[in-house]
Amino acid sequence: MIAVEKALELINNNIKKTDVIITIPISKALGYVLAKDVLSPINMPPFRQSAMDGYALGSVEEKTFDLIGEVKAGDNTDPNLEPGKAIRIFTGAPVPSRAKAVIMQEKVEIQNNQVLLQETVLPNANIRPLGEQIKKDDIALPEGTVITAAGVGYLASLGITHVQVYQKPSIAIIATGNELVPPGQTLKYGQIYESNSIMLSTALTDVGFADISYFKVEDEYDITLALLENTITHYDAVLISGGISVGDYDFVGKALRALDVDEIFYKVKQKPGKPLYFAKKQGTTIFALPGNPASSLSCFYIYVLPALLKISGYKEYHLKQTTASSNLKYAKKGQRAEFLKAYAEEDKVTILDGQASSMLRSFAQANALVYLPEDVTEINIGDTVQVINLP
Ligand SMILES: Nc1nc2c(c(=O)[nH]1)N[C@H]1C(S)=C(S)[C@@H](COP(=O)(O)OP(=O)(O)OC[C@H]3O[C@@H](n4cnc5c(N)ncnc54)[C@H](O)[C@@H]3O)O[C@H]1N2
Ligand code: MOO
Repeated sequence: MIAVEKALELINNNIKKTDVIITIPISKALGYVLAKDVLSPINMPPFRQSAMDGYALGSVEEKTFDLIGEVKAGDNTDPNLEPGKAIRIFTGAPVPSRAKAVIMQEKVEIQNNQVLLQETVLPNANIRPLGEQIKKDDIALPEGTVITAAGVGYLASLGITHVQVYQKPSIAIIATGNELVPPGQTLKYGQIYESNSIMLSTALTDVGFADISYFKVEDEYDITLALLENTITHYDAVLISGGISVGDYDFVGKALRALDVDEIFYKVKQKPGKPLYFAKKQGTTIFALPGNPASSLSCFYIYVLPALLKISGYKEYHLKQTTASSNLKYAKKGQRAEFLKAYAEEDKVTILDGQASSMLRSFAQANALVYLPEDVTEINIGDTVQVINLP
């Protein structure tokens, strides 16, 4: 059994960014990481732009201007604006090349087709210069940028339709267990609803993984072996839930060993999630997560998600951590490090009731996990604890 820190280190050492680069439309790019610098194909703004509704002025020395015309957004004209002349202009319209400034309409009076200024105006006031935001051929976004909604909008504003990104892994989720039935059916004695696959896939889609396939397998060695062989061959990542402990019907470990995967670790000194298993086979990353639902999800957030984000090109792939002061006392029962479902508010954190690894009730109301390393045996009210924020 290895320590949490060692497990994290082994995953980090054995997971690298994909070298597969794909081109995708920006409408599908949310959550992907840019694999190349994106250069701006245009100056933005592409022309001198008015930042206000008002008047473009041919000079800034006078206070009275003859009004000689109008330019609105989208107009393709460049009126000759001499000193002492003004034109009506609107936000987003191209500013005549000879204009020295734009003044807001609230700051002028119009009398007899003349624009009368109440105050002087500074040169270039209210004019967005050509290329103010970005110049043509400059780096608009560097390699390694995670694409957000703002990023998609920014790329669209530069006229970019497609980007080169790191491919995200295709993921197989396998739920093991004879007792599992899909929600919606009536439970027979001994059965429970299968909740891990929808939970894990929801956590994956939440952060932009889309290529996810689901499999359900009974506790039988031969079919477990066949399904694992098939999924390890066809997917970049295989996440198995359950069947990884030591019971007579836990066949996942045995099947993985028979498939000659490269086992990197099995069992971490932590609660929940002790029987976590991590292996690789050729390019495929394999995690066997303990079947207990809270163990599965804890292991997912602490180990699996960072690994999948790293493969996808993320430079920061662990959940954000902070510290907070505990509102409650808590005493550990065993020696293992613990990840406790908790609710963090500002600089305080409350460890929730119901920490058993079979329970999701507290997890469903948690926004954080409190991490108690192996050497911490208890915490008292007011003690500073490590807090891992959940997405
Ligand atoms: N003799 C020992 N027994 C156990 C040990 C041990 O060290 N020695 N470890 C315990 C710990 S800790 C954990 S965690 C579990 C992990 O067991 P498995 O990964 O083999 O998981 P299963 O036995 O298949 O299931 C455990 C539990 O979770 C329920 N489950 C499983 N899959 C799902 C699913 N998809 N949706 C909802 N619930 C699921 C299953 O019904 C069981 O109740 O082993 C302990 N035992
Ligand atoms: O390792 Mo288990 O998740 O404690 O029940």
